[in-house]
Amino acid sequence: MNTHPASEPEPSIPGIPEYEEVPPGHKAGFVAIIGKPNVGKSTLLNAYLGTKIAIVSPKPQTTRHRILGVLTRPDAQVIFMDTPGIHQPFHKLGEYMVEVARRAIPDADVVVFLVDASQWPDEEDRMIAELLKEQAADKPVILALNKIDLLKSDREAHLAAYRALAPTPPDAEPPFPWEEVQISAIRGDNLDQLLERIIAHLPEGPRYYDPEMLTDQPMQMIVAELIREKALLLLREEVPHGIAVEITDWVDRNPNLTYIAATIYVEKETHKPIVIGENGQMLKRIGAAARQEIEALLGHAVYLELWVKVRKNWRRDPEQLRRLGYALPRERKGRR
Ligand SMILES: Nc1nc2c(ncn2[C@@H]2O[C@H](COP(=O)(O)OP(=O)(O)OP(=O)(O)O)[C@@H](O)[C@H]2O)c(=O)[nH]1
Repeated sequence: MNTHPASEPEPSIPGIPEYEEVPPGHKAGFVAIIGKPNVGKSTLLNAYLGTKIAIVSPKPQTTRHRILGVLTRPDAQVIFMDTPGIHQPFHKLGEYMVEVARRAIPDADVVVFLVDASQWPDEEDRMIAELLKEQAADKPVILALNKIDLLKSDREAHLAAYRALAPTPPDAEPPFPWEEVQISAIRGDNLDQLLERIIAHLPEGPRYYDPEMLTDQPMQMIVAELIREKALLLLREEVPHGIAVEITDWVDRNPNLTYIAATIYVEKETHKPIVIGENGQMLKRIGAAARQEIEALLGHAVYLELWVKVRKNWRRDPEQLRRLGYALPRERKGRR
């Protein structure tokens, strides 16, 4: 910590970060946002950070990686871990996504179990509730009932159905049911209340990250995800989930213009003409929509070139998954 006047800087010790001074009682910690696909995890994260770092789409299983979003306030630093929706894995990519979410729980100080309260709880919600009862038994869990803007006459019945997923006293361990907050991530309802509840559970301590840092995602990853988001939004049927995007070239031509080339991979030959569209119209629409957001993100003009290639069944092939960045760091024990 540097408390000396600016003219006489204290020498820093190599390898030891210099923390900025934080007020007494400052809180800092990690929050896992856990929920099945499409409940609004990315929408919630983006709402808290005031910017778009996680892509959102009406199609389930949009988020594939774990994304850290850092919210810094004078009194607290909240590090959100947005995870891919937990679901029954149908293929290798699904297994990867479930594993990412499962690994987020031990790292968390607080778990937010996000549900779509406008729907009835289903098998996937029950599966997650069981996972939390087992793996988050020693942690505070907040049940965040999202999409309350869509709830109408049967509101109470819906909420009660989700409350029933929580461990209930007197047999439950720990002996308290989960806290609950009703929110609308899209409208912003009760998001302040949820945040205060989260912060109340965080341990006291200094910041983990520079206050300027918003996410651990490299810019190229965010850009690739934005392109994938536009493809998800514009394409139909079975094509979108078989899509991966790789940035193949990135050149800052001058301070006001960046050239970006990206390849959209599809799983089947027959999907390629669908992504390209008649006279290249679909690819143009994907490119135009993505470019607009990338320019807003980078704050200057972008020349975006998109290519489409086939990588047969890449979601089932561990080698292809690794090449496209969907690989977990190896766990220490077990196989070499
Ligand atoms: N009406 C309403 N829609 C919402 C709300 N929150 C999110 N949505 C919508 O729900 C859909 C899914 O949102 P996402 O944020 O992508 O959901 P996710 O849980 O991150 O999804 P995965 O990445 O598939 O795990 C999008 O169409 C959002 O606009 C809400 O509070 N109310």
